[in-house]
Amino acid sequence: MTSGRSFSINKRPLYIPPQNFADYLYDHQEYCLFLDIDGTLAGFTLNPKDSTIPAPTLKTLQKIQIHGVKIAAVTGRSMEEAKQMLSPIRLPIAATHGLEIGGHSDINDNEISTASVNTIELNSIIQSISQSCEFFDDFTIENKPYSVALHFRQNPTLADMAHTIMLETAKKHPNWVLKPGKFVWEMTPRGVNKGLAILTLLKKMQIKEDVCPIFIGDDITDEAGFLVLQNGDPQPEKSKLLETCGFEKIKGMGVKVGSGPSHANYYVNNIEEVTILLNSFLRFCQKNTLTSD
Ligand SMILES: O=P(O)(O)OC[C@H]1O[C@H](O[C@H]2O[C@H](CO)[C@@H](O)[C@H](O)[C@H]2O)[C@H](O)[C@@H](O)[C@@H]1O
Repeated sequence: MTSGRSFSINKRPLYIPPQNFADYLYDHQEYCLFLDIDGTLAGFTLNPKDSTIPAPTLKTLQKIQIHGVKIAAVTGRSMEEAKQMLSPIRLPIAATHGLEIGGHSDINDNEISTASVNTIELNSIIQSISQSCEFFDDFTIENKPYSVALHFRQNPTLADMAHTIMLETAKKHPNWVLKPGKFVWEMTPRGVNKGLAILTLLKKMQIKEDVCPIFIGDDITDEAGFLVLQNGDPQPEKSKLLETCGFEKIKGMGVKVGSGPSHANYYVNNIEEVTILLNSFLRFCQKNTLTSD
């Protein structure tokens, strides 16, 4: 069985025992959290519409927020779906891999910014993919306002077919790129990634440079986020990105969900361990602030 993705990262992160996460943090350091949704906060389902974030996880995030820690979601989901999944918490969100930035709280709710997307071209891409999938019952096409995803989780043997369909479509649209994911291929306009999305959020949320951002994510698209936040990872475009967003340097921490190769410095095994890690982080916040929950 294959998820249809190739992976060429050689680095292996270090396992971080989630119940001891607080031991890896410094008492006098301020932190903020950037969280991926699917595969990190929400478990996988066959149909993307069935995914939810467990209520206890949302409660933990709410408690962390009460301690003054800034939290944002960085996701491939559309803004509308991300908001629904996170409800009742109100968070700044970088949705559709950063194409939509907004959400709640530190960012004005009416101020959702979207990159300029050629929706006529998007419709023609959707049409072409739909036609190619006509004779396959097991594909799920997810139409988002600014991108389109072809899911094959229902039938993983369709991995190569999904790739071929998306590749053929992408060839006709040079301003669009293919993003691999878990049992999914997605087409987005060129130039969006979670690294840039996180930097944009850091700026919009007015997070100071001495705050340490922690990013937790599970998928290939999250690698751009790890690269941007961590110290010492060579990335040709990184300094340009930092400059564009007005940052000199960032010293963050990347935590990958899953034990595979990753640019993240640390990993935990699964979503359950993310919950344990978040609770350890909450205890750290409780110890280091006077606010009780
Ligand atoms: O950046 P994320 O928050 O991790 O979002 C990435 C994609 O997640 C969703 O797809 C994934 O979850 C589905 C529901 O469990 C699953 O069926 C699919 O196989 C996964 O790839 C979402 O549907 C996509 O739009 C996101 O881009």
